[in-house]
Amino acid sequence: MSSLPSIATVIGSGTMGPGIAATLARAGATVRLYDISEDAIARAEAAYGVVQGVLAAVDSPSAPGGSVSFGTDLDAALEGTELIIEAVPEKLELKQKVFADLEARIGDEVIIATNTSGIPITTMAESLRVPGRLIGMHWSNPPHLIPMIEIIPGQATDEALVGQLVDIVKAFNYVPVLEKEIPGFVENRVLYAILRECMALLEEGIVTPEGLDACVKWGIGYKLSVIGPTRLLDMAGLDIYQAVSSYLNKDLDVSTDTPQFIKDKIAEGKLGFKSNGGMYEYGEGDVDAKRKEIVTGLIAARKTLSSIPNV
Ligand SMILES: NC(=O)c1ccc[n+]([C@@H]2O[C@H](COP(=O)([O-])OP(=O)(O)OC[C@H]3O[C@@H](n4cnc5c(N)ncnc54)[C@H](O)[C@@H]3O)[C@@H](O)[C@H]2O)c1
Ligand SMILES: Cc1ncc(CO)c(C(=O)O)c1O
Repeated sequence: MSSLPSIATVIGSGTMGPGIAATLARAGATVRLYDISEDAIARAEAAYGVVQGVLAAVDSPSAPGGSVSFGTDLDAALEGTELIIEAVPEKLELKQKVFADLEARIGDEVIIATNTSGIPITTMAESLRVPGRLIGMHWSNPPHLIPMIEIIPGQATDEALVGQLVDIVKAFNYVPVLEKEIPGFVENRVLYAILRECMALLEEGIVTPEGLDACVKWGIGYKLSVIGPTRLLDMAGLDIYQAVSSYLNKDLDVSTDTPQFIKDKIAEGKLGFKSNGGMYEYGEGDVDAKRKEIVTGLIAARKTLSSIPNV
C-alpha cells in the first residue's frame, strides 16, 4: 500500500464520490469528502455505513488507519492533501471552475484526477495553472464494487504522473487500464456501441425489453465477464468472425443521435430508478428492491470472478 497517498480529497459526493472515498479509506488513506451541498454530504454520510458493509463483503483490500471525513469546507478538505479526485457533474465549465478554486488553494505538487466520463483531459487542462497535474481517472459505477479504473493522460499530463497513478490504483488492488485519450474513453465507447444496437432493436420491435435483457445478460455479459472480447475471438475463431462480420457489420445500427423513443420518455419525466419509471415501470418499494438485488448480484459476481483465473 506504499503508493497510496496518506491524504486524499474527493470533490463531489453524489453517485460516485462516496464509493470512491470509501475504497481509498479502506485501503488506509485519510480521505476528505467535500461537496457544496449540505444535503449531498448528509446523504453520503448516511450511505457510508452501507458502502463499508459492501466493501467488507467483497473482501476489498483493507489497511488500518483509513478514514473518511465529510464536509462543505473546501480549505479543510484540502489541508495536506496529495491527491484530489474530482467527481462533480459532467459539465466542462463547472469542472474548470472547480479546478480554478482548487488551484487557488493547493501547491503545484498536488495531483488532480478527474472522474469525467469522457470530456477530453486535454481540453480540461487548458484552463489549469499547472496543466501537467491533471489526469483522467475513470471509475466505473458503483465505484466501490467495480475493481477497474481507466487512466487517461491528456497531452499536457506529466509523464511521471501516469506511472504514479497506475501505482496508486494497484495499491488498492484495482486493475488500471492505461488508454490514449479519445472521446468517451474505452469503456463507454464499447458500452455505447452495445447500447446503440440494443436501443435500435427495441425501437424496431425485434425483441422485448425482457428478452433483450436476458439475451445480453446470458449470451454476452456472462461470457464476456469471464473471457473478454479479444480472447472471445480466439475462442470463436477469427474465420467465424470474418464470415459473420462480412454481412452483419453493414446491417448494424449507425445512428448518431439518441433514439427518439428515449427522448420521448425523458420528455414524460421517465428517467429510470430516480423517477420510478424509465425502460420499466416501478411500483412502491420496487426501486429499493431492485437496487438491493443489483448490489447483491454484483457482490456475488465479483467474489466469483476474483476467485477464477484471468483467461
Ligand atoms: N454516475 C455514474 O455512473 C458515473 C460513472 C463514472 C463516471 N461518472 C462521472 O463522475 C462525475 C460525477 O458523477 P456523479 O454521477 O457522481 O454526479 P452526481 O450529480 O451524482 O454528483 C455530483 C456531486 O457534485 C456536487 N457538486 C456540484 N458542484 C460542485 C462544486 N462546485 N464543488 C463540489 N461539489 C459540487 C453536487 O452537489 C453532487 O453532490 C461526472 O463527471 C460523471 O460523468 C459518473
Ligand atoms: C449508461 C451509462 N453511461 C455512463 C456511465 C458512466 O460513465 C455508466 C456507468 O454505469 O458507469 C452507464 O451505465
